[in-house]
Amino acid sequence: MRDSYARKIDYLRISITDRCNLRCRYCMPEEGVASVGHGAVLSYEELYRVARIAVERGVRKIRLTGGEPLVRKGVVDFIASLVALPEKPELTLTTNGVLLSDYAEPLRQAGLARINVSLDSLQAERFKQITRRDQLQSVLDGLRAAEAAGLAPIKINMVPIRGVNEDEIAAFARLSYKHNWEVRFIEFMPVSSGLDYTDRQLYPAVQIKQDLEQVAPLVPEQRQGILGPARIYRLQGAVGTVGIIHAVSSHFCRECNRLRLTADGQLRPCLLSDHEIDLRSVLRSGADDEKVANVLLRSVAEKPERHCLGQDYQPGERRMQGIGG
Ligand SMILES: Nc1nc2c(ncn2[C@@H]2O[C@H](COP(=O)(O)OP(=O)(O)OP(=O)(O)O)[C@@H](O)[C@H]2O)c(=O)[nH]1
Ligand SMILES: C[S@@+](CC[C@H](N)C(=O)[O-])C[C@H]1O[C@@H](n2cnc3c(N)ncnc32)[C@H](O)[C@@H]1O
Ligand code: SF4
Ligand code: SF4
Repeated sequence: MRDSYARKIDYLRISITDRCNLRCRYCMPEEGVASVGHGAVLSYEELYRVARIAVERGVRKIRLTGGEPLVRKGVVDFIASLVALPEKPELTLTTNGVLLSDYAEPLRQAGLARINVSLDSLQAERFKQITRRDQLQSVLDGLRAAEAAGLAPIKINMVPIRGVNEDEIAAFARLSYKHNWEVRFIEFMPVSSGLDYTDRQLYPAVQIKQDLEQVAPLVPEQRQGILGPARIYRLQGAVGTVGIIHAVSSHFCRECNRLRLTADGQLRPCLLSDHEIDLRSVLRSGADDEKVANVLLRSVAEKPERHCLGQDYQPGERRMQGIGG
């Protein structure tokens, strides 16, 4: 599938639930998050059908996300069903890691190859402050379990926020000396209303890079496969790598290769634009595969050239946990 700017779209991010067992302050408020009703969430049969049709039309990489994907019952069997698709898309998952010590081995058995784990502080008190839950140890146990299960590579997602946790960038980067992980730093996106942090707390990618250079010289790494948005480096002498995701500044929209499906069945051509296309009602109208594929193609055609953060963007209704990041 090609969009109007000749970009090849071969990466589908599926949010399988908007529910979450954490309440990260940069993602959602503690209270007042109306969860999508049960009937509005796409069933696994519906999600499988969309994935199958997308893969038949050229999607080569599928990521499950949320909310927290591991809180939805049946996720392991769903992954096994995607692994069995004849086209063998690359399959991966983004998780907060809280339930990973129980799930790492079953996920591996189901055929999941690799995993991304979000973690914003290595300090218990601070982790609790950011996520509003006292769960750092569960995440660390989950990471150990993921390593033991052979999920590889493990990628860590850390969002540095000014005045909150940016002083931990070096400590996170040093994890790459000990572990063969890709430790990525994501620019904070002030994208929805009601968050506890403001755009003044954005910690820009250039600053992140300078902090990393204080730890050791950065050697750029060649990237392979169907790319995510991270720029990858190796700290001299490290076994793992570090990455920077310029989510806001010097954006990577020119290389954008993705489409998103929200838990309630809306196709979202761009993370940072509130334009959505209702796939759920098409799926539930008895449409054949061709019609469903046409909706996918339409949302590819409607992808914007780039995001408009910093211009006329107004934080939208849908929060990150409803989109999946
Ligand atoms: N602005 C913007 N940010 C993105 C986009 N894709 C991912 N991000 C940000 O980068 C974070 C990390 O993405 P992940 O879910 O770990 O996946 P990934 O980096 O695409 O995938 P891999 O590197 O292949 O593992 C997301 O949660 C977002 O915050 C995008 O298309 N636009
Ligand atoms: C929405 S979460 C969903 C998956 C899972 N719950 C997790 O936290 O990994 C996906 C990613 O989005 C990132 N994210 C959420 N809100 C963000 C924001 N305002 N700016 C930058 N990244 C954000 C998180 O750090 C996480 O890595
Ligand atoms: S970032 Fe992930 S773990 Fe944190 S509240 Fe959002 S969905 Fe939940
Ligand atoms: S901001 Fe939108 S257009 Fe840019 S890379 Fe992300 S999803 Fe693609």
